[in-house]
Amino acid sequence: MKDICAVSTPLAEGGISVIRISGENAISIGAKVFKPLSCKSVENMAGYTCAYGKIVDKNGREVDDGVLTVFRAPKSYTGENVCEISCHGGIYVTKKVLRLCIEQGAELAQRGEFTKRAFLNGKLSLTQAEGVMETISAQGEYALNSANLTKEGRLFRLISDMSRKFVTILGELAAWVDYPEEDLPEISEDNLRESLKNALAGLDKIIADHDSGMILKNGVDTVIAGKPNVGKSTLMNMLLGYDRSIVTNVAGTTRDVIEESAKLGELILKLSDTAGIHETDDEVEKIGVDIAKKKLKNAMLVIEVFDISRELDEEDLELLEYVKKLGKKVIIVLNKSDLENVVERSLLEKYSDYVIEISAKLDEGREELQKATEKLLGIGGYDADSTIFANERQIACAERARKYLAMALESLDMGETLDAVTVMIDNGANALLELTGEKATEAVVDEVFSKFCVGK
Ligand SMILES: Nc1nc2c(c(=O)[nH]1)N(C=O)[C@@H](CNc1ccc(C(=O)N[C@@H](CCC(=O)O)C(=O)O)cc1)CN2
Ligand SMILES: Nc1nc2c(ncn2[C@@H]2O[C@H](COP(=O)(O)OP(=O)(O)OP(=O)(O)O)[C@@H](O)[C@H]2O)c(=O)[nH]1
Ligand SMILES: [Mg+2]
Repeated sequence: MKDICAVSTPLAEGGISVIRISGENAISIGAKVFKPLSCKSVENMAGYTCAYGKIVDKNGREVDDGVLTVFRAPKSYTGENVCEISCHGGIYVTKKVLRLCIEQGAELAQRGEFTKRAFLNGKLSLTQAEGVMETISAQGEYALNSANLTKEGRLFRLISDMSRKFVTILGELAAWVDYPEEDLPEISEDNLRESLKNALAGLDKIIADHDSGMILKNGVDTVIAGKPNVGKSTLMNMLLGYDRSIVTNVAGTTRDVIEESAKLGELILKLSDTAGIHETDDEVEKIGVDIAKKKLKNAMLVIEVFDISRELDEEDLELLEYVKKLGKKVIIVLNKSDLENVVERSLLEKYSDYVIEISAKLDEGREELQKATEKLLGIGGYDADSTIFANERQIACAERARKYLAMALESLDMGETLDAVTVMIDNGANALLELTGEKATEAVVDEVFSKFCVGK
């Protein structure tokens, strides 16, 4: 396999940059561009050692001084010989060192090619490789924790155990279909049904955990919507803990969308404070209302705000209907609970199971809002150590497996032939094997690594 090289640190000015080379000749390529000060040859360096020295061009002219680290196959990230050169973190000098490596015979790596080689050399499973990716994109504690569970191989083991059971069953089914008269270990339908049920329950749990996990990991796109002057911006500020949005007693204060993330318990709400939605002739306000409606379409959660001291009017009802048609998760907030309540609650309760009273101005009702949100999103008793999928590819495989295994169970219950059941189980098991990468096509593998960055 050819030798590859890439800049593994971001191409931006920084303290140092790392240029990584992997392949059979990685160390001899390193030896050509790097001269240790101690004069000993890079070629003789042991694995996991480093040297300080000069980075030189073809003519022996110094380009920079730096540090070279040697990893000897199979003890490296890729499982191949690896050489890492760290130079000073300038953009030009980094590119120049990369060019020297290419001049000496290395080829520029494709996206994710180092990690792909680690996968092909059996250093990582496909899901573990995806865990590496998760680590890189993690933006918080939940995300990092989840990445570490994936990298450690928990998801791989879980799914792999499940698929192995089916592969065993498939073997037995095949033997039974081929030699029904022989005295083969009995596959009772009850056992089969039991195995299918167990696997389905297992998949159901991780698929259900996935949604909660993703919410905790990535946050929830949340729109604060309502008529002008009901206190949307005051609520935004209350949730943020500082004054971000302008608050006045003039209706139509907020015009553009104000976006900011706020923590509500363990939840990250990616909030959008929007212009008050109503009919208006004001050109600028109109645009704001259109943007607000667009935001609503993309939201996962909508906090609909009403003023408890004013009776609901036509515009309030129109908004309730509008959001209802979008089919979003809705929390109805009756704001200004410090004032006299003139709103008929039962009307609102038709639109959401979660109607709560708060006073955004006095910072009252935060706990109720948190409880309602957690319940609505189904993350109340979520265990942070649950295994969750790293990405859409994994969840799609799991859902496919669930579909086929459910069909297998159905066929069994309907008394169909074991042949038909076998086909379903086979499809289900294949989906699981694709998830772990044990039986993923080249196209699937390429797709996974194409999402990585160059140098990873
Ligand atoms: N400088 C540097 N830092 C880095 C990486 C790297 O490639 N280079 N990594 C890149 O992502 C991560 C670490 N990943 C690595 C994974 C395995 C091995 C390794 O040497 N594996 C041997 C372990 C043998 C042993 O048990 O001692 C092996 O698998 O055989 C090295 C780095 C993060 N930090
Ligand atoms: N009494 C009381 N007044 C509040 C409360 N929350 C907001 N207000 C007042 O209501 C008025 C409007 O508040 P905003 O937060 O600007 O309302 P908004 O919904 O963002 O209004 P627009 O941006 O115009 O759509 C201000 O005078 C606030 O001080 C509350 O809980 N109690
Ligand atoms: Mg506002």
